[in-house]
Amino acid sequence: MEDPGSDLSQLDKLTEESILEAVKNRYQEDKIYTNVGDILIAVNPFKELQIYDKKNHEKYGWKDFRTDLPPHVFHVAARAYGRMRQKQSNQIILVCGESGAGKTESAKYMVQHFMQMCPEDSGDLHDRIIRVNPLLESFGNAKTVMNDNSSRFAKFLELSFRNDGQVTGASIRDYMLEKCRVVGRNEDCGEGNFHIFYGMFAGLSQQEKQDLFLLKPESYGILKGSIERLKMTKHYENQYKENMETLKKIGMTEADKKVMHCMLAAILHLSQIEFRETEYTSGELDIADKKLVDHAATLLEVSSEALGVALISSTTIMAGEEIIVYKSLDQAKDGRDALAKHMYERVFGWIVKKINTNLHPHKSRSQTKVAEIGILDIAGFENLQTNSFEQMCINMVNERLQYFMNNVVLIQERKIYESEEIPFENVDFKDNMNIIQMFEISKIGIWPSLDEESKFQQGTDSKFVERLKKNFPKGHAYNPLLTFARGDRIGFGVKHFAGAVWYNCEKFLEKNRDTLNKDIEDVMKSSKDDCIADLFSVRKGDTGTISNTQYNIRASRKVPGLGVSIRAKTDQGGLQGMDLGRTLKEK
Ligand SMILES: Nc1ncnc2c1ncn2[C@@H]1O[C@H](COP(=O)(O)OP(=O)(O)OP(=O)(O)O)[C@@H](O)[C@H]1O
Repeated sequence: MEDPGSDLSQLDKLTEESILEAVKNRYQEDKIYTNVGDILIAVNPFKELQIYDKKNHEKYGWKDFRTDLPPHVFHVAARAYGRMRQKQSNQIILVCGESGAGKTESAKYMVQHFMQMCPEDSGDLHDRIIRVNPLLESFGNAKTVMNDNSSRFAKFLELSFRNDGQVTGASIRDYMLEKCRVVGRNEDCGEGNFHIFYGMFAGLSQQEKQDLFLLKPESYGILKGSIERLKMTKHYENQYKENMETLKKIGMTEADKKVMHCMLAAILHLSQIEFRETEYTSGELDIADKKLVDHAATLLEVSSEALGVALISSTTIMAGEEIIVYKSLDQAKDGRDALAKHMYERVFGWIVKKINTNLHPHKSRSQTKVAEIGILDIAGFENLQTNSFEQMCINMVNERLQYFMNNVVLIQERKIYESEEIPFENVDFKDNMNIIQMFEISKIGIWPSLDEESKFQQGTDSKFVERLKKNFPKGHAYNPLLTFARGDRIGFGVKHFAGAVWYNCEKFLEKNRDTLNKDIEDVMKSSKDDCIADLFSVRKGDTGTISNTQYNIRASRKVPGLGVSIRAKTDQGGLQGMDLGRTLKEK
């Protein structure tokens, strides 16, 4: 044994204190990895360790898999790869942990190790698979309080292998892109917008910026509060260059890239639009700076007039007649922000779709697919200063994952012991099924209640909370898992497995509905640019993004659905809550 004490399941006394003590002692010796049976605990070193070099790739091979080696993230990858090859069965690796724990880095190291274990690549597939990660990070990551490069989306990467162990392709399913970040984030704490916006300013030439009507980055409200990001020009310039190369490698044409830039620039212009009430006619709105609408419309190839009208008014049918209703100031701002968010989401989904089309495993008779290895990199449990709809979605997914872990690690293990009549000590654990049920239980659960309230035009966030109070009154089995405020606060608390979280329900209904005003959507669909019109015509798939759709105008394949208990709104108006536990067990 090269590293005694590296498996916590061998500890004499297994308590929270003894586990923490052991992990801490190892960490102080730069041993960031520790095993607990099949599970690897990784502690972020926040410094470069020389443990991911060629020597380590060779040491942690799959053929001569040695159980006595020190724990390592390569070891996890080697075990999955070896099992996949020997048993020809699908494997899955779950990467969980709080923000900044090192999930994405760990996932990247594992992908690198898979590529090292594969037979040599005659083309450039290995390179493309490794390259898409930084590309996705530019579009889906941002600086947060916890992490300068925080993933603001969850991803499930599936690698397909043929029988000689060569990788034949990959596909990515993205979930829960935090698109509200485009228009708002915690500016006081220096949080940033998605990296690509800074990349654009650093990487585009003066002429290109001029063609996109772009001014200095500081002029844009959505980049406010992240001045230090704007100063990182060299970093972002390099990142941008690399992104453009990768986009080319995954099949984005120059024309595609131009459309992408136009959409990103249009988001910047749109977000600057302010509304004011007209001086003479009460209730009517006007746009303060029409030039911004013109810029956005030119870039999106839509009518500036139609876009302006759709931003300040909406069409409704009354007694069979079409009438135009002016929006209130708040409605107009919400509509503007919704358009910016939807545009960003569609750009992101388009890129993921391009990646999937490009990395799609090509089958031929000599290249039969054997099995897949999946890596799920998903945000860990969150309890922030203010917790909103996004935190509730993330925490619910983590409840599911916890349930899955309980089930696999404890319940199934116990069954094996019982069937083999081996004596064992019963381990006490918190079964969190009741929390999951409280969210999902038909009609009265938190999700069904939110969906129900969202159906009504007159529905409000506070009515949703009232509905919950009514559904789970004192005496109800799930009532002890909830807390409600006495005062004016619109929210409720949930006692999650990992701790109590207070959810501020402001904008819950809006986020759950996730709709774009039809008039605005129609303007986007009318774009003279086929690609933009397509992006707004494509329906979202089962993960709630266009990256996973069967309605496929430009890209060419449907990615089969992974069931995840994630709120994924489809354009058909249905919300899908799927069962992660069930799907993972099938793997
Ligand atoms: N093994 C490692 N070696 C060196 N540095 C690391 C390692 N893992 C993580 N880091 C550092 O920590 C930072 C945060 O890691 P990472 O982005 O992987 O966290 P995360 O858990 O994915 O966070 P989030 O949930 O916010 O996306 C990285 O940018 C890197 O600087």
